[in-house]
This record gives sequence, C-alpha cells and structure tokens, in this order.
Amino acid sequence: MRSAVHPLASRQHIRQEIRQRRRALSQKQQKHDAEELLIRFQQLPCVINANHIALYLSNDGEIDTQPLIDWLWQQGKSVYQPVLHPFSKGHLLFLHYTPNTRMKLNKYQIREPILDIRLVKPVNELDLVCTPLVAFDNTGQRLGMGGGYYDRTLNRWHNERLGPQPLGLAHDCQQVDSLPFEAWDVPLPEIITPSYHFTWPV
Ligand SMILES: Nc1nc2c(c(=O)[nH]1)N(C=O)[C@@H](CNc1ccc(C(=O)N[C@@H](CCC(=O)O)C(=O)O)cc1)CN2
Ligand SMILES: Nc1ncnc2c1ncn2[C@@H]1O[C@H](COP(=O)(O)OP(=O)(O)OP(=O)(O)O)[C@@H](O)[C@H]1O
Repeated sequence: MRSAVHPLASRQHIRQEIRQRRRALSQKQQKHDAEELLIRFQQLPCVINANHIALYLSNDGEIDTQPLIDWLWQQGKSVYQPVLHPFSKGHLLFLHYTPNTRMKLNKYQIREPILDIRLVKPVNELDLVCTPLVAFDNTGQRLGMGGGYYDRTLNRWHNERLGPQPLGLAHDCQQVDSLPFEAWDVPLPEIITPSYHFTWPV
C-alpha cells in the first residue's frame, strides 16, 4: 500500500506518521513480512557476493532482521552491528557480532554490542550495509530516524562510490510517493520489502 502522506508534509510529520504505521502492524503481519523478506534477501546478488555484512537489530516496528542474521551466520558470513560512537556525535561504529556478543541498551533503548575496539570493522572493509529507514519514496530517497547516522556512514559511497553499497530494508507500508530531501540525504540504490525488490540506477 502506497501512503497518503501529504506531499508537502514536513520530515518530522512523515517520520511520526510512518513510525506509527510501522508500530501498528500485528505480530502476524510482522512474522509474515519477515518470512517474505528473508526469501527475497537470500536471492540478492549483493548478499550472495558479500562476506562482511552490517545489519541492525530491529526496533520500533522495523521489519524483523533476526531471520536474516541467523541465515547469514548459517552461511558462514560475518555480521556487524552498528554502535553509537562514544564521542564522535552522529557517527556509528560497526562491531563484529556473533551469538556470544555481549550487548547493552544504547541511549535510544536499542540493543547494541558493548564497545570493544578489537571488534571494530572499518566501514570501507564491509561489503554491504543493510540500512534501516523510516520512509522511502519512488526514487530511492530515504528518511531515517533523524540522527543522520546512516547519512554519515554512507557519505563516501554517495560522493565517491568508495566503500560498501547500502541495501534498504522496509515493510511495504513505509513507501510514500515522494519525500522532501536535503543535501546530505543519501538515496539508496536498492531496497527490499516483503513484496518488492526496488532498484535505482546509481
Ligand atoms: N534498529 C535500528 N538501529 C539503529 C538505527 C535505526 O534506525 N534502527 N539508527 C539509524 O540511524 C541508529 C540510531 N538512530 C536513532 C535516532 C533517533 C532515535 C529516536 O528514537 N529519537 C527519539 C528522540 C531522541 C532521543 O531520545 O534522544 C524520537 O524520535 O522520539 C532512535 C534511533 C543506530 N541504530
Ligand atoms: N554527511 C553529513 N555530514 C554532516 N552532517 C550530516 C550529514 N548527514 C546528516 N547530517 C546531519 O544530521 C542531521 C540529521 O539528518 P537526517 O534528519 O537526514 O537524518 P536521517 O537520515 O533521518 O537519520 P539516519 O541516517 O540516522 O537514519 C541533520 O541535521 C544533518 O545536518
């Protein structure tokens, strides 16, 4: 379902509306969406060809990424989790993540690995960055939670095509017709939802 968000609605308004829509999905719908997403994910060349993959833990009604993580582990691939940088505001670190990783809640109450610099993977050594989003439009523009974390992470890929490619993950109900965007926003080349694989030329 495409959204009926007003074309001139502010970023904050769209964020609130789509977050609310995402949180309102039933457990049954969430489970169905996660199963469909996994099937699509398993077939993507950008996933099959990657060995070092960043993936976040779902929060706030986001589509469940745990089945993707479990499958990547089964495939022998390495998974990395975003961790809020301890002093560089608005930046993320990516830490190697295994079933034994010790976790804590960050300031947004999202689970993240306890910081251990031995586990940090430089972003340019990742092959793929699975990217959370609140809303996306039919050109691949993305609106996130509002911290600019992924815009900063993907900045070099966007400007110089250096570093890992992003892959957006979302429920179908997070699609809107068009999003207002700012200079720093990084549009995504590829997004998967339970029922569609979107690609845009880069
Ligand atoms: N699952 C997941 N992990 C993620 C992200 C994400 O979008 N999803 N992020 C993607 O960037 C980063 C966290 N970004 C976030 C930015 C703002 C808020 C948030 O809830 N803000 C509050 C108010 C701010 C506050 O409490 O200080 C709000 O909007 O109500 C949460 C996460 C890193 N980890
Ligand atoms: N590459 C960048 N360099 C400096 N500041 C940036 C950059 N990207 C974003 N910002 C800043 O981050 C703030 C939040 O940006 P925005 O609202 O677009 O976040 P978002 O895309 O919704 O969140 P996220 O990327 O964390 O999911 C903005 O005030 C913006 O100035």
